[in-house]
Amino acid sequence: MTSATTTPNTSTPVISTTDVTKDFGRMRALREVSVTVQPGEVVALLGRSGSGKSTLLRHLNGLERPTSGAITVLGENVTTLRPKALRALRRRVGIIFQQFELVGSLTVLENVLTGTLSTLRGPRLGLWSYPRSSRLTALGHLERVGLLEKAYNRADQLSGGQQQRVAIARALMQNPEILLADEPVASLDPDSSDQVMRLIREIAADEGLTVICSLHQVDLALTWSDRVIGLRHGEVVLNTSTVDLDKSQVMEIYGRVASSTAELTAIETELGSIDVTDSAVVDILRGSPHS
Ligand SMILES: Nc1ncnc2c1ncn2[C@@H]1O[C@H](COP(=O)(O)OP(=O)(O)OP(=O)(O)O)[C@@H](O)[C@H]1O
Repeated sequence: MTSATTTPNTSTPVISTTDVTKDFGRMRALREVSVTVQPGEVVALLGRSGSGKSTLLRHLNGLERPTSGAITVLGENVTTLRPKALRALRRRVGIIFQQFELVGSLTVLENVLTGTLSTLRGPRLGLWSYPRSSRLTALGHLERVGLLEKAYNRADQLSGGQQQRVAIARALMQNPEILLADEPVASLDPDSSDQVMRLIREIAADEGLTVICSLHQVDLALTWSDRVIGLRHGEVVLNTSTVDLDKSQVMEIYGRVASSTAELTAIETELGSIDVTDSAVVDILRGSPHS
C-alpha cells in the first residue's frame, strides 16, 4: 500500500479542479467547480440525486473530460493526458461503486484478485492463474476488511455490506493513493452503511489514503469525513471542515440556496431528516425568503 510517505503530507493538493464546467448537450452538469483535496483527507461529496457528484468523480480519473476548466490529480493534468499515461494514473486511483460490480459467480478471492488485472499481462482464468504473491496479498486485504473466512464463497452469497467490503479489498489490490467512492452505501441498510464508512475511514487513516466519497446522507458525511463539499445543480454550495459543521448548518446552507420551499423540502427529504426543533432550520422552513 502506498502511504502518505510517497505522497508527502504537505500543502500540495493531490486533487485540484479549477473552474470545471461540464455540459452534456444543453444540460450543464458541473458549473465552475473549483476544489482541492489534501493528501490523506477524507472528503464527502454531498448532494441530491442529479447534483453532479458522479460526474465530478468521473472527471477525477479521466472517465469524463470537462467542457472547460482544469483538473490536476497526483500532479498530472488529467485533461491532457494521453491514453497510456491516463491508464497509468488510473492504476493509482481506486474506485468503488454503489452496485459493487462484483462477478457473483466467482469466489470472493477471485473477485479481489481482479483488482490486479491492470498490472498483469494477459488474461487470467481461475484462482491458480494468478501469481502466488497476488493471492497472498488478496487474502491479506480480505483479512483487512474482515472477510477472510468468506474467501472461497461465491460473491453473490454475501450480504450487500460484505460485497462492498470485497469491492474495497479489490480496490486495495491496486495500491491506490486515492480512493473514489461513488455512493458506496446507497444500497445498504444503516448498520452496513456505518460499517462500510468506518472501514473506509480506518483504511484511509492507516494507509494515508485520500478518499472522495459521494453520499446522500448528511449524518454519514458529518460522521465519517474530514470535510464536506456540497453540490447543488452542479455548483459547489458548501466546502467546509466537518468539525465546523452540524446537520442544521448543512441544511441551512442548502436552505439558503434552495430556489423554492418545494426544493428545500425535497432537499431535506433526500439529504436526511432534520431536527425541526433547531431554530435556524425552523426559520428557514417557516419564512424562506426564496419561497
Ligand atoms: N453521460 C451523460 N449524458 C447526459 N447527461 C448526463 C450524463 N451523465 C450525467 N448526466 C446528467 O448530469 C446531471 C448530474 O448527474 P450525476 O450522475 O453526476 O448526479 P449525481 O449527483 O451523481 O446523482 P445520483 O446521486 O443520482 O447518482 C444529471 O442531470 C444527469 O442526468
